[in-house]
Amino acid sequence: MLQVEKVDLYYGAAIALRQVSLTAEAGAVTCLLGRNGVGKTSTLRAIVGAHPIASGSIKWDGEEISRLPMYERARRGIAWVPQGRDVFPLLTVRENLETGFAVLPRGARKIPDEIFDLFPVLKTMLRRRGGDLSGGQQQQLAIARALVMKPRLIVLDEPTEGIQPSIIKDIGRVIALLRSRGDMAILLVEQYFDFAQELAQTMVVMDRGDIVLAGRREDLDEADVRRRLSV
Ligand SMILES: Nc1ncnc2c1ncn2[C@@H]1O[C@H](COP(=O)(O)OP(=O)(O)OP(=O)(O)O)[C@@H](O)[C@H]1O
Repeated sequence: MLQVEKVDLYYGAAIALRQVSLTAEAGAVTCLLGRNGVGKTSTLRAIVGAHPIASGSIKWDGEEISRLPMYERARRGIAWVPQGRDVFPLLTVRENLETGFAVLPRGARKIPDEIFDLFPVLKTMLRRRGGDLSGGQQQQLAIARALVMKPRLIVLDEPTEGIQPSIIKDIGRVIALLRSRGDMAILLVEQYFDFAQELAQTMVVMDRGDIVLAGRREDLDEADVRRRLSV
């Protein structure tokens, strides 16, 4: 279980997160929602170790991880699928997947067959360069690369952004399948409410660096959540 408590984060003198608290449990999708620029990506950066926090606590399975470097968090099973995907354009699809091996013991460095069950399109493209894939295929590759690490927490930053509806459906199916296995915590940042609503057990809504609403999906007033997302 992930427990974020009262986290403050700054960029220089500018505060981006104030007293942000949230939890994410195995077997559930926790969805972080909010308009542009409210601090969703900053929250994920704090969790994965891409940006230091000024105060507060981040615990993973009871261990304080907020001072650990990013690779140590990755070794503890925390995988990040960043916004914009960050696929390596000149590496092949296979090589992109193999970058996920870095945190695994030598004997475990194999791409699980399951990856290609989840994303069949990647199997036919193993020799293609990452940069030659469509946006939707790159997003699938970015998720697959994170899964190669065998994570227990996967953090996804707007996986539907700029992606065609058929691939959004495929990605939704994969997230639902990962959730149903019960052993992985999934933290999803979304702007697209309907996608979030279909998948999430818990919703957390941010505004200007603060958490303004949080709860189980069925306990939240949908109109209230939507209002806080509309521009
Ligand atoms: N590297 C940075 N340096 C300075 N300010 C930043 C930096 N990254 C983000 N910010 C600022 O911090 C605030 C929160 O940004 P953040 O990217 O976390 O928001 P977001 O909710 O993820 O938005 P989006 O949906 O656009 O990604 C914004 O005001 C943004 O301008």
